[in-house]
Amino acid sequence: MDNSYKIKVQNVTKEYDLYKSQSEKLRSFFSLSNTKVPHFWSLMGISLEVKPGETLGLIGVNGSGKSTLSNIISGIIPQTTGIVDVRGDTSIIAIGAGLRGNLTGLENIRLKALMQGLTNPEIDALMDDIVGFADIGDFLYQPVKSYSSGMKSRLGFSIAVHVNPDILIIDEALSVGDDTFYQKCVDKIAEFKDEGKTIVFVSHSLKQIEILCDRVAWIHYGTLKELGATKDVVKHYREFTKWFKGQTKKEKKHFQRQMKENQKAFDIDAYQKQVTEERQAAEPNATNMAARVKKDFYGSVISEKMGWGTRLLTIAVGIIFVLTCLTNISGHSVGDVVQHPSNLVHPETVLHDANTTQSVK
Ligand SMILES: Nc1ncnc2c1ncn2[C@@H]1O[C@H](COP(=O)(O)OP(=O)(O)OP(=O)(O)O)[C@@H](O)[C@H]1O
Repeated sequence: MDNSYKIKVQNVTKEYDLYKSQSEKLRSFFSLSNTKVPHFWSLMGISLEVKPGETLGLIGVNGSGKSTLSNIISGIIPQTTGIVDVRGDTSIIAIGAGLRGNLTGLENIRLKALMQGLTNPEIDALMDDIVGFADIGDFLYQPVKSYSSGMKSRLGFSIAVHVNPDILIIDEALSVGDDTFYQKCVDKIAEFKDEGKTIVFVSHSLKQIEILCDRVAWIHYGTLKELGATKDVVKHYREFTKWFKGQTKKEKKHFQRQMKENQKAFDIDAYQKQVTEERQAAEPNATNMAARVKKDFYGSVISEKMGWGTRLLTIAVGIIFVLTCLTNISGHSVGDVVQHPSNLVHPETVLHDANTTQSVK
């Protein structure tokens, strides 16, 4: 196996349908016409690798796609296209993600640890350490939905680092804690780095990024703007934010609108064609390049969109299910219900018909 990377993402995109409401989503599922729902491409083709033992920082302005990327790497959400290869004996946790609001802190600890593959005796042995590190007092016995964001972060971070993951994904977890907790987390991350673990660190704090990261990826409105040594990328990002702050309010708005429009107008087929051409140019003698690129784009993803065949099948199965339930409840045959659906609504009619039939006999 190629051990040169721990995480590889290649040509990764993420598309969202921008439904205005749940009912619009439902209507579009049943609609026979191809209703035009606006699309938004949160990621427009990201390729990068994280080496074993490396700490990679993800930076970028609000809404640039950092969390989308870290959630895809964590396996929390699927990519729309591309390869995501996370290697080795991995146990990945995105801080704060996956805490269940209705469960208490203690219950969440057990649940997340079980989901990471730990046994109950192993969890019992770790419990004091996890509770001690989180240091949230009696809130441990309260449902997580009553926690402040700082408390959620404390609990999430504490569980994450104690289940001993090989790869740790930290998404903005340190920005909400107080100074004491922040220092504890930084020390813990440093310990992880010393142990040679791989870390993906998402943060708006360039200071934290400078302290902790070996390399940095600058995600810019769905694209990878720059990937390189922390010093260089942070310098360029600071130049960009300085430039942006220097713009007038109107110019800022125009710039942001333009960027979002680009993300709505992104053409996945054109991108696939461009990748095919680039790879063909790099390997002029390679055959079947279009098919190979297509496989790389779609071979490892499960389509989130239902084709018409699947939709019709789902609707048919739904109807059969409802009919079966109704016939079971009413005691009539499926044929009866299909021919006289009103029998279900007016059971007395059924009784009358049955009596009539009996008396005729
Ligand atoms: N479920 C969703 N449906 C539609 N759009 C979404 C969804 N989730 C995220 N987005 C959009 O994708 C883009 C990227 O969001 P993401 O949260 O990844 O950005 P970010 O860089 O982590 O931002 P921040 O720094 O503010 O946390 C944003 O424009 C966001 O509005």
